[in-house]
Amino acid sequence: MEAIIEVKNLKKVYKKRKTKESLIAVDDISFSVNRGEILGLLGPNGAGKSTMIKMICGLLIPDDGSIIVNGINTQKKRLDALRHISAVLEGNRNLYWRLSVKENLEYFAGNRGLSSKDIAEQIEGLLTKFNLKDKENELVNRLSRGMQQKLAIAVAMLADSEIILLDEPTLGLDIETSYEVRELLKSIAKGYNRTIIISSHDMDVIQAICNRTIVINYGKVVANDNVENLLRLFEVRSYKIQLGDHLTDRQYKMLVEKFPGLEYIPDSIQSTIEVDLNHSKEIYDLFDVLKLEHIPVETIDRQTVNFEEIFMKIVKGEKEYAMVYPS
Ligand SMILES: Nc1ncnc2c1ncn2[C@@H]1O[C@H](COP(=O)(O)OP(=O)(O)OP(=O)(O)O)[C@@H](O)[C@H]1O
Repeated sequence: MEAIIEVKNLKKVYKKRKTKESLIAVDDISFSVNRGEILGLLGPNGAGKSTMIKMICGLLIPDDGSIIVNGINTQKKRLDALRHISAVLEGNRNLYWRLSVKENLEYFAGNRGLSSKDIAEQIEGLLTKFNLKDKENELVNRLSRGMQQKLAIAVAMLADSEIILLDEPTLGLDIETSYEVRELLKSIAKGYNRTIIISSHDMDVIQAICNRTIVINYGKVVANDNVENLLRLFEVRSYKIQLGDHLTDRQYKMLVEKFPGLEYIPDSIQSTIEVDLNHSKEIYDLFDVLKLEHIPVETIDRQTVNFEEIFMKIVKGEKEYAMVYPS
């Protein structure tokens, strides 16, 4: 598949003005994005997602590395490269706050030199799709955050660029609006054939929309794979085993030594072991140990691990993760 964005060995260091301390926000990150792909940048607060997005859309200059957009190096031919990108950043800086919803859409559509009939049609389509028709004459600064966010995305759609960057598109939205924005993004992703990069720390958003996810922590890529693979990788190997007896201290220590990360939850009626195993065959090794120690096993559940738990495990470095995509 053809890469539309290639990020190579990207680095950004912030220097604190007062203390002159340096902070490496993006630390030697490389990845590529294929045409038509919806890529999620997932990471906890401060991981470096916004910095990454701002460098791709030309708002920040990298300290090292390169970004190639459609074959054009953004550092060498900035404007040529940026023509292919629309970005919706935090604070919706792509909107005019003293213009109405419709005026914003008209202004940005007007920039593209379309006929007025085409512009009117496109704007009507977007107002309906984004459920903003009854607010078309409202000034942007009077809209709710959710409506501003929807308008900001609609404006990005109007620009007709092949690449759309969205920084935390559902941040601070109530559950209902967040769901609406998520569904909108899903339909845009399917129906408009754009390449989209979404930064978020909302696992639901990433899981619902993205083909592939790059997990960033402390400025470094810690996983790069599709959501299904990440889920599968963990799903088959997480077990919850109910025991018909309690473990002695010796047995507990021995099990933890053999199966690092094993958790023992003693209870007055039934005790439970929870364990993530690196190879599915290890479950038989565990059964052998329990049998030798005469610890009865009552039930075994293969756990369904949700994406949030996986994310936390990756970020905490509990799971080594082999990168599937070469950087
Ligand atoms: N202008 C700046 N000056 C100094 N440090 C900064 C600046 N912008 C970001 N940082 C720091 O760089 C690191 C990465 O920040 P960034 O905003 O890229 O992370 P993020 O993953 O987008 O997190 P969040 O979801 O909280 O926005 C953080 O430690 C942040 O405090």
